[in-house]
Amino acid sequence: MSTEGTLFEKLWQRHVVAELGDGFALLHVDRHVVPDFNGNAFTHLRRRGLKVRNPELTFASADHSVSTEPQLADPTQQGNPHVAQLRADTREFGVRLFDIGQPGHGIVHVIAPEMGLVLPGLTVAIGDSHTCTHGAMGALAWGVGQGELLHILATQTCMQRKPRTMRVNLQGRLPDHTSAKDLVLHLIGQLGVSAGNGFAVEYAGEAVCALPMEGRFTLCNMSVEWGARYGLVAPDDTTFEWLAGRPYAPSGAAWDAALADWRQLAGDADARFDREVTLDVSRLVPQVTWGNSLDMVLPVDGRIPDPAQEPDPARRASLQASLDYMGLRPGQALQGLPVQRVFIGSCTNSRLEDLRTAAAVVRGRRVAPAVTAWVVPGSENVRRQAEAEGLDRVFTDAGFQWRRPGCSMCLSANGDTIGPGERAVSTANRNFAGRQGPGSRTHLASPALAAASACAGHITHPARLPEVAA
Ligand SMILES: CC(C)[C@H](C(=O)O)[C@@H](O)C(=O)O
Ligand code: SF4
Repeated sequence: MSTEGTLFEKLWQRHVVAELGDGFALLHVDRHVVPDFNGNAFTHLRRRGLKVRNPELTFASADHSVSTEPQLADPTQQGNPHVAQLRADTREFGVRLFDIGQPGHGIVHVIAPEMGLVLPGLTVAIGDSHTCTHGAMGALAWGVGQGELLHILATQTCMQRKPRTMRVNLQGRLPDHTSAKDLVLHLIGQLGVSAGNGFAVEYAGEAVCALPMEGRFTLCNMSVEWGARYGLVAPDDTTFEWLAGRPYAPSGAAWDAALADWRQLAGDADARFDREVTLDVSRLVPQVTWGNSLDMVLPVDGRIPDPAQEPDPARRASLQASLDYMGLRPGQALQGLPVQRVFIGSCTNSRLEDLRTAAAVVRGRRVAPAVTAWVVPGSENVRRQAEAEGLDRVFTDAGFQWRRPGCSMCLSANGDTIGPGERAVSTANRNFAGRQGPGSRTHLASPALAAASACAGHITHPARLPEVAA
């Protein structure tokens, strides 16, 4: 196993409380954020007479279950048992809750970096699989299950098996109309959905260095979709500039000291990885998923594959099952496929930069008559900043619904669902059968492509929209 000199190894070594043998270690958890849908972690704590070990390192925000309907999204969310439970638990255990309507409320993977809770060099554990998102800050971040939650709350530590390391070198500059989402969808299409199993992945190379923080979050967010529990980007000036001045980030002399330390984190020039992958992204075309698995992805001008051409019987059956579920035929073009729903949101693509990109496509255009299109900002802060810039007006003038922050239609466990047989372009991260509601047909894509498809009424390359009349 080689991890020597890597960013991952530095982060790991800084947090080992005890070596447990057989490749396992007990790690200190620097930040823990509790979303709703974290089951009965606090109930178990209470039953065993335990306290939260470090309430000052523990934060909470209701995201999965909240209604994002502007009229219903009254801060009380009356009748939502998950919100009521989270409020009662956090009050009892002295944990800071960013409540609905307050700055700091939103999807946990959006708010924790945005509030400066996640810093380079820290460890972050959250009871949600997309915790890998936070690795974009140069933090070691992983999702945990129910059993580990109680352990973290009670001890501020978590047992992890040391993963192997992989570096993904993304060479070249992203072409116009493409973004981090296209990059990661393409990557998963090339490597498959299990290539990351057992690895901590560090994304590097020219294309990654050029990404804004928002793009790095998108990239790391989807690490778990190809099997990697941890995704990382080495912190650099882009990271530090983005972080400076955030509410929980250090300031003054503490900032200077932190910065000097963070600059030591990047991997050494001779760092060794267990696996290296290199992809050139300079000719990337906007990507769209067509099936019910993340590796069923094509450039927008691609055609639906023919299962008959697939030699492997298991793969052939899964291609056919996706074709049937998605209502598609072999050879059909993706470009031009009519859609009824568009969802711009989720912890993958609901940050300010994502909304700016989508708004730039939408400005001066109208949502097609047959389409219901939503924009769901990832946090209350994103919502307020977007409104201060007038982005909400760009969307509502075009006929989009401008919603309140939450997970919303990413997973349809909150009333925000898509009807059976309806076809959607979604900026989220999962396209499993039924993910957006029973029978819903999800195509994952970037905010630019989703916005363009809303206006066209069908899946389209953002550059293929008719010009806006002057
Ligand atoms: C509900 C939660 C446990 C789940 C996850 O861990 O990913 C959700 O966020 C999802 O995206 O499916
Ligand atoms: S936005 Fe979607 S993927 Fe992200 S935490 Fe919520 S449900 Fe999970």
